[in-house]
Amino acid sequence: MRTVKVERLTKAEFAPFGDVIEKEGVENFKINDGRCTRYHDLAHVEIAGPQPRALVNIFESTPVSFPYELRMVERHPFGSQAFVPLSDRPFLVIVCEDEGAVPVRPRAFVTAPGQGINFFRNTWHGVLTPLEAVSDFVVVDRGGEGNNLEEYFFDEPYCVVEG
Ligand SMILES: NC(=O)N[C@@H](O)C(=O)O
Ligand code: NI
Repeated sequence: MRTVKVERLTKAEFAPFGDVIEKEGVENFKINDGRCTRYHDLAHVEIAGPQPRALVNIFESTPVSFPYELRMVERHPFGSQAFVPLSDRPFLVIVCEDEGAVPVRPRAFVTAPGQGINFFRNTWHGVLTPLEAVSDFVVVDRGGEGNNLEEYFFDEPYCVVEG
């Protein structure tokens, strides 16, 4: 079986696929009489297609463990999708390059505590995969008319392994 070794998530490595949502290295400024620091504009939220609406959701997901069998990826042609953890547990983030509407060369990242991500619109990705325990995430994505989900099942699954 083809293996994919996990990598540490960094803005630079994830840049072709989406945003890393974190406080480090971003524009921030004081608001509310100086009581609050706003970490500003952290992700490119995109909504498109017929009657688009931005959705704010909570996903409560059971975890996965390594070795993780990657059988399929998906993408959302009409919108981005952000996963922001409500715990400090890491989670697994899987993305693929696109080669003529076929996902290729999967990459697997493990987040640092508190890091979130935002997949750009139409980025091939694995579904939400927490690690260690059942975990809640705020998920910001696109609602509206039309089909916003395209799935691809690999002929041969990949095996995602720790570094
Ligand atoms: N289906 C759904 O709402 N979630 C997926 O898009 C996912 O990436 O987890
Ligand atoms: Ni998705």
